[in-house]
Order: sequence, then C-alpha cells, then structure tokens
Amino acid sequence: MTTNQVIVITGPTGSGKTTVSHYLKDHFNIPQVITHTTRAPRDGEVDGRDYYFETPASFATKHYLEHVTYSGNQYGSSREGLAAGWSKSPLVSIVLDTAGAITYARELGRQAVIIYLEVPDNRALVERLAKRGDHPERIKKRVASQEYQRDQQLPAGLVGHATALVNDDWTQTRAKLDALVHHYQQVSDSAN
Ligand SMILES: Nc1ncnc2c1ncn2[C@@H]1O[C@H](COP(=O)(O)OP(=O)(O)OP(=O)(O)O)[C@@H](O)[C@H]1O
Ligand SMILES: Nc1nc2c(ncn2[C@@H]2O[C@H](COP(=O)(O)O)[C@@H](O)[C@H]2O)c(=O)[nH]1
Repeated sequence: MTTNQVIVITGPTGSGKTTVSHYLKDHFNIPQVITHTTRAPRDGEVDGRDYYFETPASFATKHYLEHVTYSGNQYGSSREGLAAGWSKSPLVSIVLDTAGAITYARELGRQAVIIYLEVPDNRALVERLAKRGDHPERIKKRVASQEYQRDQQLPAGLVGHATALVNDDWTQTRAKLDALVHHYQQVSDSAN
C-alpha cells in the first residue's frame, strides 16, 4: 500500500517557504496543496494556483483541517485539498504558518514531514519582503504582528518533529532539500 505523505514547509514570513515549494514542484514533480486566504493577491499571484482567494463570506463556507488568522487575514487548508493532492502523487507539499504545522503534526503524525526554514539575520528577512515587492505598509503591519514574532523560533510543539533548515544560501538549501526528498521518496517506495 502507498504511504501518502505531505511535506509541510513552515517558518517565518520571508524565510523562503513558497520558493522551496516551487522548487519541489519544478525539480521533483511534488504538487503543492493550494490553501485558501482572505488576503488580497500580490502582483503576479493567480487564483487557484497560488491560493484560492476568498471573501470573508466565501472563506466561511469551506471545510478546514485547520485555519488561522495571520497578520489580520484568514488562511485555511482543507482535507479535500490534501486528498486532491494525494490523488496526483503520494508525496505533496503545503506551506503553512507554525500553528498550522503543529496541527498537521498532531492530526497526521508521521504522514506529515515538517521542514522549518530559518534565516538567522532578521534584517535579511525584511529586505527579502521589500525585494519581493510587498508594500512597505504591509511589511510594517506584518513585522508588528504577534504571528511574525512567534514564527521566528521553532515552536515547542514541533521540536522532535521538524527538520530545521537554514535558508540563507540557496545553493546549500537546494542540496539539503535534494537529500531530504531522496530520503522520503525511498521511505515511500519501501512501503509499497
Ligand atoms: N536563500 C535565499 N536567498 C535570498 N533570497 C531568497 C532565498 N530564498 C528565498 N528568497 C527570496 O525571498 C523572498 C521571500 O521568499 P518566499 O516568498 O518564498 O517566502 P515565504 O516564506 O513564502 O514568505 P511568506 O510567508 O511571507 O509568504 C522571495 O523574493 C524569494 O525569492
Ligand atoms: N495555518 C495556515 N497557514 C497558512 C495557510 N496558507 C498560508 N499560510 C501561511 O500564512 C502566512 C502568510 O502567508 P502569505 O502568503 O500572506 O505571506 C505564511 O506563514 C503562510 O505559510 C493555511 O492554509 N494554513
């Protein structure tokens, strides 16, 4: 029997979660589970590809495995989204804040492979957001949020469950990701 697994990519804002998720899709064909949010799309973001962009009313109609408020906006991931991902591949990825990652660890146990990304230089994180094109007011609000501060450290609920990975040098990050994916693909194969 195939063991379905989900690579949960978590960490502070700007740490590179989305970049890692795109890398896993482009280089290993690992589909990303698309989540729902009430925040407005950033330049270049597409509904159904980057997020399902919702109004507060449409957000409330979905069935979530978990949902959170992050810097004033709502985000949620559904069991249906996970099942749709697993119908394409036994190994999928999802990008979540640390509260969501803790829920996945609790609900899915060993099926959730958690990667916590960190960037030791806090200023570098904020510079990345500006470079990404985030509006200065939005960066200010996000950096002031309780969720931003919380996600700067690996939470106690993920200790022993998450692999921490420093993402300050993309070449090194890629090498570490390649090793991790090969490991989990072998685990998945040996279960078949
Ligand atoms: N190793 C790296 N070195 C320099 N820049 C990077 C690195 N990894 C990612 N970036 C850049 O940092 C910016 C933020 O990355 P990304 O959007 O993937 O972060 P995120 O963790 O998904 O952020 P958020 O939680 O705010 O959505 C992007 O412009 C990305 O290209
Ligand atoms: N717990 C959840 N966190 C989610 C979900 N979708 C995204 N996120 C996280 O929210 C913040 C902000 O995202 P952004 O795209 O506005 O920068 C970030 O940490 C994402 O990882 C979700 O469904 N559940």
